[in-house]
Amino acid sequence: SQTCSAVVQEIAAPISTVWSVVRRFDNPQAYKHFVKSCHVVVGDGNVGTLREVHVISGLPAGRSTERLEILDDEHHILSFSMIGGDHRLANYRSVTTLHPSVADDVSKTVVVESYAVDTPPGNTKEETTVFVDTILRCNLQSLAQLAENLHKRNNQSPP
Ligand SMILES: O=C(Cc1cc(C2CC2)c(-n2cc(CNC(=O)c3cnc4ccccc4n3)nn2)c(C2CC2)c1)NC1(C(=O)O)CCCCC1
Repeated sequence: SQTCSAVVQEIAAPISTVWSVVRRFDNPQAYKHFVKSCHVVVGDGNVGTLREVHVISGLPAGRSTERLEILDDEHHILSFSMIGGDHRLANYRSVTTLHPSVADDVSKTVVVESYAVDTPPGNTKEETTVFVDTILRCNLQSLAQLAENLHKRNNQSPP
């Protein structure tokens, strides 16, 4: 059976700034700090591109091969699926969407990352949700920091 859930994060930066980071399928380590390295093994960054991700976790495992399924620059949608690797997240697939939000005339972005994954044998749906949601929350909090810093830099008056 599958476990599915979604994590939401508000970012105080324009959608274009956040999207410029999220859309880089070849560079997840820009904000995913559990990722030690990422190499594109097939493709040019568009749909069908395959990447090989190695994670820093102490576990001997922690490698995955991932396929870019959707990259929509107009609607700010990115989706990828796991097609291999040594981990226990069989058939993991996620969809990340960005939504513009304006508060007091300040442009903000709401990121929604949803996923579905096979519940690993020996774990409950609840444990699996806690495991994946926790990593996604870390990733999206670090994405917020990076995007907000980039936005500040973009808006500095030249010295
Ligand atoms: O951010 C990352 C990087 C990333 C990628 C990987 C694996 C290579 C795929 C890992 N990992 C996973 C494992 C081995 N444990 C499992 O498999 C696993 C699966 N069910 C579980 C269910 C309950 C309890 C423990 C579980 N334990 N060893 N390392 C990590 C963990 C935090 C160190 C982070 N990955 C995601 C992304 O958005 O890119 C977000 C999270 C989901 C996958 C996609």
